[in-house]
Amino acid sequence: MPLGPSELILRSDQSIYHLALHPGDLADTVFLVGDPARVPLVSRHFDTVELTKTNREFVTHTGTLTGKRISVLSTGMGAGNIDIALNEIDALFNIDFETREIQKELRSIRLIRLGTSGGIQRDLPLDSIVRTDWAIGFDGLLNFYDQSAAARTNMISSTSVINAFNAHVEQAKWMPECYAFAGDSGLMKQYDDPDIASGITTTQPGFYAPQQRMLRLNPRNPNLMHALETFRFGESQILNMEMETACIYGMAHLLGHQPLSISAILANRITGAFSKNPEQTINRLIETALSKFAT
Ligand SMILES: O=P(O)(O)O[C@H]1O[C@H](CO)[C@@H](O)[C@H]1O
Ligand SMILES: O=c1cc[nH]c(=O)[nH]1
Repeated sequence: MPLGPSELILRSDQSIYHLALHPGDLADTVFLVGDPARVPLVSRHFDTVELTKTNREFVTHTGTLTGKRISVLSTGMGAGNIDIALNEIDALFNIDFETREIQKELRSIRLIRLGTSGGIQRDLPLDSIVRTDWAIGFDGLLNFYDQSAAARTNMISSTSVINAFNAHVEQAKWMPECYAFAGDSGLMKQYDDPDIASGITTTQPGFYAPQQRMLRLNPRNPNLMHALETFRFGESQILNMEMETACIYGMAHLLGHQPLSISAILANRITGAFSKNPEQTINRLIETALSKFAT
């Protein structure tokens, strides 16, 4: 059945509603960044740039690096933007915009987030780089999706992570139910590096109370950070918190894509310190990630 005009929304030039892109505009490796201003910081390393597009917070550059086609796209901040970005990126590959039908042969692409985050382990140095092996979502986005089709991916181990997590962190009834997804195993192997720490990342539905920050308002659960800091799953611990990774992992798995998230640690939420040179750290994150793509 063709998708109706208010499900698959196309603009007058037949590009997709929010990203303003056409099928074919994205490479099958897309680096995802939160900040639109980070897009040119990534694409300045490309050998060629064939496409630049901006709509709202969604900025896209596509080109080549060492002969391989590559895209970088900004998602903006938070779960709501990831819902839009991931559904629309998938549509560009897996929906026929003319017939409005889902393609018979589905494509699976690589989605690699390059983000910033706050460390939640005292001994995790500022300006370090973290690979997310497991992401735990506090944002609730994935709870709106039917996850029965994801049983083939990693739901069994997701269940054991989330059971262990729920046993450790008391889930107040006003909080959305937490969920967990792993990074893609092939990409995790590719990004194995002694200079990249690896562990669990939590994705929060905001920057202030959801990350236990206080300006004029107090968080409702003052013990959350300590509970997260002390959680262990086998050898793994929660290293950092930010606002998109679990949504990207969850949506990518449900849609059959391959996700990975790598973050720069700009804040240490236990010591209260903040990076003295965030720009330099973000550039190092970008260069590290692109060098792994290029080889
Ligand atoms: O630097 P980006 O990729 O935006 O990521 C982090 O920074 C933003 C908050 O400052 C949130 O989006 C958070 O996830
Ligand atoms: O502490 C931080 C730093 C960057 N991004 C976040 O979401 N939290």
